[in-house]
Amino acid sequence: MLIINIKGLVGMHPKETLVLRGSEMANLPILENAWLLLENGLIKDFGLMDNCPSEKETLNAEGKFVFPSWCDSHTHIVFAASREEEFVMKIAGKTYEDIATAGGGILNSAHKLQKATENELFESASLRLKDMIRQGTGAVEIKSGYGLTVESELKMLRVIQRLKSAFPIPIKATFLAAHTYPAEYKNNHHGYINLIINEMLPAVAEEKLADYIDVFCEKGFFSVAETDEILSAAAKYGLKPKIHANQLSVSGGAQIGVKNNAISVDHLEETDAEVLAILASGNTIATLLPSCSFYLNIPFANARGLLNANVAVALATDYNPGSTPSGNMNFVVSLACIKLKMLPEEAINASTLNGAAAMEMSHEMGSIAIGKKANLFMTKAMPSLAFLPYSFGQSQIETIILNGEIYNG
Ligand SMILES: N=CN[C@@H](CCC(=O)O)C(=O)O
Ligand SMILES: [Zn+2]
Repeated sequence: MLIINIKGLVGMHPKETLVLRGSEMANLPILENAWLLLENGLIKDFGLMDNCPSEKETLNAEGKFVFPSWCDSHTHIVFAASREEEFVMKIAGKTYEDIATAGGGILNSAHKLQKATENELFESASLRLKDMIRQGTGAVEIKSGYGLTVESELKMLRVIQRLKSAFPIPIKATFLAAHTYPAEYKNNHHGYINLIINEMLPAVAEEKLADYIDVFCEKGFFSVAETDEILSAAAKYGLKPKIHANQLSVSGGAQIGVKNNAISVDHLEETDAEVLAILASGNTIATLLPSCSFYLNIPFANARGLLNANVAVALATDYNPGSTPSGNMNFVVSLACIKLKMLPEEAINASTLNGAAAMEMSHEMGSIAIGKKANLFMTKAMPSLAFLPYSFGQSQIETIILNGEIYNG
């Protein structure tokens, strides 16, 4: 496929650029009045319209922009039921912690998921994933964590494996049994940690069901020491951490993530100078989830502080039934600009190349470079790049291209 007359070809970073840190994130290379050639599912070449090859089936992008697909590196899209009853409780004044303490929250989702079949979970997650793809997402990470028993955690991870085979986008699976303590282990944390370490992890590794390990390191959930113990055990199976850290408090999660060479520490709504410094000192990516802050009415992450400290920042949706019932990366990009004060260029880099890096996929996804996977979207006609985040809540996406072909799913 040849795409011609592209108003702006967005994100042509050199192929060897695999992640962007701090001030580098404001640099988003754009080629104006360009063509793009796709072959065998990959980006074959691109250039200025002055020397456009005249071949192949052609798509005219006059007035339109072509972006690399969004890379959504943090989701929980395998779940059995929505939780709008909690949404109403929140409107009436209950907090996320109040609801969790009353047996709602993650435990509510776990009870429902334990009763659902693998097929039911696959079907409902497929619908969510199709919606996300239509909204421009071309690579995704999906977590377990609503199973909380050996059987149900494996069931969730097997659903993610089925999604990997059924969908034309790269998917990474993360094992998150340490999402909360099941009620029967409320006063026996070590009993549950032993179950994770001695029964779940070996089974997950045996069936090769996960790419990463995750722990919700937070007051009232998993302590720093408990997180460390689980991450160390998972390392023996080659599972690298991508953890939930500092969502509700300065939990020590960022530090324990960096200590365990986490690919990313995610959330970071609560940070202090020490957190910024520790993230600046290593290669762990700070993944921010502004639609979670928006939905829960909790603070927005200090993106400017992280960028000023030269940290690599990624953006993701956190799509889940409790804290972010939305998988729309376009809204995340708008929120990042409006609430995190990120420039459109920074927010787009954070949602493409750095999102890919937060899934260790940036050698094949996240920018326009020869040889990368041709997962892209073409916008409607837009006056400028900034129009995309500016026109929040409205889709500017016209055509989805996956593996070099128009996606109509
Ligand atoms: N914080 C932990 N996990 C999810 C929410 C899970 C839920 O409420 O179901 C999150 O990332 O926000
Ligand atoms: Zn999450």
